[in-house]
Amino acid sequence: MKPLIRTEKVCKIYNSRRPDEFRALEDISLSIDFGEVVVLKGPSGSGKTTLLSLIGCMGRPTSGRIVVGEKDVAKLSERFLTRVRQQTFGFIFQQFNLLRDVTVLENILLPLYPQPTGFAEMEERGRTLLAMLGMEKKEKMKVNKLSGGEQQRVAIARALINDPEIVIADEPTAHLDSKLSADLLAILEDISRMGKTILIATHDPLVFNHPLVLRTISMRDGRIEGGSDQ
Ligand SMILES: Nc1ncnc2c1ncn2[C@@H]1O[C@H](COP(=O)(O)OP(=O)(O)OP(=O)(O)O)[C@@H](O)[C@H]1O
Repeated sequence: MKPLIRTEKVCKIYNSRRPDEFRALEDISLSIDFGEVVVLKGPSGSGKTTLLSLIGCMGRPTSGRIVVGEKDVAKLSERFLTRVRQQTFGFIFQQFNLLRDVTVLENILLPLYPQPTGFAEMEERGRTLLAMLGMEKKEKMKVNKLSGGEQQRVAIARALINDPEIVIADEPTAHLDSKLSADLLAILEDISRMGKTILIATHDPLVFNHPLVLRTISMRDGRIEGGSDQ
């Protein structure tokens, strides 16, 4: 079976041909299969977020190929890149990136706009996810009234609302104590059981030593340690 994600000799240069030019990724070649849970680890600045953002169609490589499913996403127009991002990926960020003055349910539905799906159906999907995360009683609360752990669950529900094939979590435990980190890992296990492919960037041993994680890729100075990871 073909891998779900393939990168071939991906390079990313920020501020190309300027005095502050910076080579953030060099020759990254890796492949990730359907349903894998993969951790990218490495020191701060090693390129983990940059690589996740390119795979997640939030930017384009300077050179190299990134294939997601059958699509060479580095070649897509901006419009199609956005569409692939919205349809294929769910993102969990370390800062939850929630809108604090709107309700839990409204936050969760945001990635669905603008889409032709009916509003009632969208709400139903949101409520199902909230129930899965034990948050069904909080749907009408404003996010700024929630605890950190509850906000995290809202962020996770938002990441899953479009039923993405791939979930990307960038330093998901960075601002959490060990109890909330363990809760997050239990939720990631559930997400993995749902058949999703999960990519996590982290420095946190709690994450990369967790039994859920069967594969760790180490990065340093924009490269995969030990060369490509094919
Ligand atoms: N938009 C940008 N312009 C210029 N340089 C950037 C930009 N984004 C990232 N960089 C640089 O690229 C390098 C890799 O950054 P990246 O965020 O990918 O690392 P990271 O491994 O995720 O780090 P951390 O663990 O601290 O989040 C860093 O040196 C960073 O300063």
